[in-house]
Amino acid sequence: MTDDLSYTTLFAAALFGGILLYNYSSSDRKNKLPPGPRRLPIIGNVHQMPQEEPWKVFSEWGKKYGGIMHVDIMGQSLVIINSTKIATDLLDRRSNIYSDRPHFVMACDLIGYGETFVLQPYGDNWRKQRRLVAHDFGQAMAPRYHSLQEKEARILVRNVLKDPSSLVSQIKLRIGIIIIRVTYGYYIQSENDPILTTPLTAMDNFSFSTSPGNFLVDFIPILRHIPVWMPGSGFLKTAKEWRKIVWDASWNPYDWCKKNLETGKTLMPNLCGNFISESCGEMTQDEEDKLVWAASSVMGGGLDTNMSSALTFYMAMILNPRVQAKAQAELDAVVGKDRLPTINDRENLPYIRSIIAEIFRYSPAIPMCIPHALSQDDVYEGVFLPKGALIMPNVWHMLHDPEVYPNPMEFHPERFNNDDAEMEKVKDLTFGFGRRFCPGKHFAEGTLFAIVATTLATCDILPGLDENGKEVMPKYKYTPGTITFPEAFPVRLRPRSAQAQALLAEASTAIE
Ligand code: HEM
Repeated sequence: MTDDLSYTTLFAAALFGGILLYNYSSSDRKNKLPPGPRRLPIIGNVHQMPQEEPWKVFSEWGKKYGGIMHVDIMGQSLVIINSTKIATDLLDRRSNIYSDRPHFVMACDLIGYGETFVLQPYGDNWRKQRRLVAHDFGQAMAPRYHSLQEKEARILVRNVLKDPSSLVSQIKLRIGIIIIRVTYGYYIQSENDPILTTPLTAMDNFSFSTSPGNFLVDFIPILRHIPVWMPGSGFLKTAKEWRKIVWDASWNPYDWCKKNLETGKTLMPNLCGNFISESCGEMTQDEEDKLVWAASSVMGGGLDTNMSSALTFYMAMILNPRVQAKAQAELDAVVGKDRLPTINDRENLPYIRSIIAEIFRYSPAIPMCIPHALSQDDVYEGVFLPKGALIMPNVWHMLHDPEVYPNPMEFHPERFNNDDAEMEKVKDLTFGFGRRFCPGKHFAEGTLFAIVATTLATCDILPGLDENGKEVMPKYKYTPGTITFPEAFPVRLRPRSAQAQALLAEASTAIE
């Protein structure tokens, strides 16, 4: 919870304002809710909500309460699901009522993320925006962008070889270049380019403001009307600043794309450029708004998630030299040493595919998914699930269940036995559920494959060194928020050969 509005303020607001949204009756209905930690009057379980790596805490809670748990935040029901079966029974099989999104007052109304289809309620506006994106990023269209993904992966590895301390900034830049190029036809100039830095900030803010429990106003909506001079109103100032960031992140690249279609600077094909061209200047304001916010969702959806998975890759490789060596042997045997791997080689590289599936399993970038919301009362195996409940599938737990994935904390690509159906089971969880399933999955896999295969074909990935020249091993520790990243760790890349380095240099200077 943010400092500016503490739990004490919450009590005061709730008690003195007479705005108790919470009905703490012990009716039969409430008795049939899924089990969960004991609630206190008014605040429910607020005081027990974990601040760090909540997916691990909920995983522990599951041992006591089972595969489906109920948590109460100021009267708002949170249903946390640890069981894959229950998650698929509800979110996939009953997707007609489990595809809504929670209405975050802070994120949606006050900051403005409500315009993006990621947070749109399940309905017509969401459907139209999603259709725009699903077409452009579906499996059939994904190959259009392979050469771009490969080229940026080559430049990424070349640059990190030169300066290993640039790993994080290079990953941000190269993944940013890819997603902004395919969304708006704009090629980012540098890591300080506002067309990149503004969306990155918007994504940090998205991740924070959509983690349930970070803003009290989400649970006491009337607080949005408190005067700005009152103590505890700091969130209103934050919302105003963050709103401008979302707006700029969404409209500036779109306006650039539109304007430069005429000058010819807009690189085609790209999501917005395609639609603007096809509409021949006849787009209504409503259609244009939908396109802008759909594009903004794509950019947001494709930035931090892919970055997180790429960083997990480097971390896992430092910790597992055996896996690296095996992957390099596969690449040498299948691709050879005279060229770099391409995304088309993927079908002949089962061990690299297994590494990618294992990245998604070991550390899903969105470990608790993006919360869904239940649009009508439901009953599942005798437990009552109330309309409006936030449904939070604990994907991290499902992918670390030792019954399904023995020794889950080990990075062990062999666990899939080269079986793509087993790998898909992981992706079916990492990329979400039902009608909200990630529309960027194929595209994301292409980017990650290009980075993984290029790095392993050309370099050994080694631990970074501290000031005394001692190796520093990364720790398996992730940042809080809806989208999570491994905590910073140093890395070194060592070229596997002069030939590998020459191939990288050659590929990264080729014109797109
Ligand atoms: C490693 C990469 C990625 C991961 C792990 C990932 C994961 C997810 C997850 C878990 C969701 C929520 C699904 C749900 O609510 O059930 C989601 C939604 C979404 N993703 Fe991705 N994603 C990735 C990359 C991408 C890319 C590259 C794009 C864009 C091309 C994208 C665009 C979106 C959009 C627009 C949504 C919202 C869907 C909706 O609400 O209907 N994602 N993603």
